Amino acid sequence: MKRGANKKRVNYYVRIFQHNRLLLLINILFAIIISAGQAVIALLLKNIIDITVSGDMNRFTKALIFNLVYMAAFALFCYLGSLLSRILIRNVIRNLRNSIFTGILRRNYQDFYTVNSADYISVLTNDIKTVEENYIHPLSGIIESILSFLFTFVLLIVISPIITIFLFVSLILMVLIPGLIGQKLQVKQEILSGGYSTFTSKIKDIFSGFEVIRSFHLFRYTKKQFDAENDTLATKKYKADRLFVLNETVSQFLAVFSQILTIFIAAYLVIKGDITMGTLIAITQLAGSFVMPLVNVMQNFPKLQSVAPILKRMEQFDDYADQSFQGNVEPKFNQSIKMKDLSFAYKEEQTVLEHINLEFMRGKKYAIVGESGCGKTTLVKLLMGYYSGFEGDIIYDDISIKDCEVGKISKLASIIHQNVYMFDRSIKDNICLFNEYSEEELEKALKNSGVDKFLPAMQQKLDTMVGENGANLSGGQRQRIAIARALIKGAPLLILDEGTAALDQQTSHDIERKLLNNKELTLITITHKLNEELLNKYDQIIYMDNGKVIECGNYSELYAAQKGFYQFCSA
Ligand SMILES: Nc1ncnc2c1ncn2[C@@H]1O[C@H](COP(=O)(O)OP(=O)(O)OP(=O)(O)O)[C@@H](O)[C@H]1O
Repeated sequence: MKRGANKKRVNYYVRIFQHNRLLLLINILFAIIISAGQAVIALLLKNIIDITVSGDMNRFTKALIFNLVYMAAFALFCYLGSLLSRILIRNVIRNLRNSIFTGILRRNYQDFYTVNSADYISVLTNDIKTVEENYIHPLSGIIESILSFLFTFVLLIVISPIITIFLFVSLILMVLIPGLIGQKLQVKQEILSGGYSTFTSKIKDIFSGFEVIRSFHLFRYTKKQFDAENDTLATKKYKADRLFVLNETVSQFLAVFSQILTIFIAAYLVIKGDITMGTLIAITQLAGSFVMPLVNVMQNFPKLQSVAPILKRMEQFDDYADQSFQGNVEPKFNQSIKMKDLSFAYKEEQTVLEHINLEFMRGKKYAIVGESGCGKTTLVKLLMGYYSGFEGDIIYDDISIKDCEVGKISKLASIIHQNVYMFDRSIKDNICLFNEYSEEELEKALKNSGVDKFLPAMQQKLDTMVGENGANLSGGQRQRIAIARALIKGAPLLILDEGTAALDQQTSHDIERKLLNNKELTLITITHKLNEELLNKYDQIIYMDNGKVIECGNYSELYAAQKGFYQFCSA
């Protein structure tokens, strides 16, 4: 859970390569061989021209054969080098996606919902793509270019120190300009990354509301909304691209300009008789591979700078450390769970629960009732350890939740909400959740949840696929699967938060009755269905109003008292 907290802080630019260090080294080795091979081509050209000028056919034939063999070997190394760099990119991107995804999954409930899920999707898709295009590709280009520059520099110094000095001066100009542009690009890239997130979030919203859009004929409104978002995103992208273009054009112009000037200087030296024609050709070739690598570096360096905010965002997801509960004692529920003077607010000054004192005894049945928004769901979420910022205490047997390893509460309790999440798998997979259970356990869960009632009508029975988020099932069928899922898990505490609201009266009644008769099970039901027969079976009804527990007792006690609960039922 606390993985990121103790990890040695290595810059994220470097850290994304940490599982592929050997492959990175091999890639660099190949880049060295290829760059040296490239520089040697200038010498080969010099040789060919000088032989041509001398008219020696014998040397010409030997040079031809040597050059053909050299080129074939060079092509092979280039191919292997490119292939290895693709393998490196594949591995790095896969690992990066993996560790960000794992970081997101590690989030606690509260932290997970502070970020829009579209942001998670965006970081795993758009941002990863940007990192590949604007960091990993350019980085490999930069490494190749620097090597190529170094080899060329050595050769040029040997051939003509004067020309080398001239080329150096023109290069200084090329270094200055992109450095200025890089800063601006960083800002634009951050805006663009935010733009991708917003765009993904809007699209997600639109598709989630597909049913409403269709039934209320909101096509024009939706299209208008989409067009506006599409336009904004395209404009943000264009603004970043505009700077890239400026950077590339300036660098390229300077490169070509200095190359031409070099040729003129070399030609002057040939006319003077200081160098041969072959040397001129070699200088021309080397000037290209002296300037172009630096142009490449200058073009790519701002890209590297521009991904800084994206990498920072990724690092935050990757390095996530749960700061809420720090305890490590395994929670137990053999006797009771107590809430002691519990108060909670989602936002400061907006108290949702106030001074709650309750005790849930193992094996007993509790119904929580009260008006919508009075804090019922919040109360059970606190019980489950979803939020840590409360006052007072929640005590599992004798251990405060603050000392517990909160992730393990899920072994003790299952919660079923009105909206049930379904994996796009079979009914059986959705019940067993990829665990092995005996036939007997499965049968029992199917029966007690009421899944057995609708299963015969399903074509593939338990193997029927439920569709995306259970789209092939009714709301009631989904809830019954959720109940079966919770029952088969065998946790001692089951919380139904309107967990049977989508079921018809009779089915919901049957299931609740079965759960109430299960002596082993501790049941907490949040309900708006005030059925006298069922409420009578609960050991305790907790009536809440405006964040407070107003009354507690069994049905006859509360009814006889004719206070809040009585009035609530009568209303
Ligand atoms: N994640 C949240 N962030 C901020 N406020 C919230 C959040 N969840 C709930 N609230 C607020 O807390 C209050 C209690 O909500 P809660 O869901 O606990 O009520 P409830 O009694 O379960 O309501 P219902 O019967 O309608 O489900 C409400 O005012 C609600 O707006």
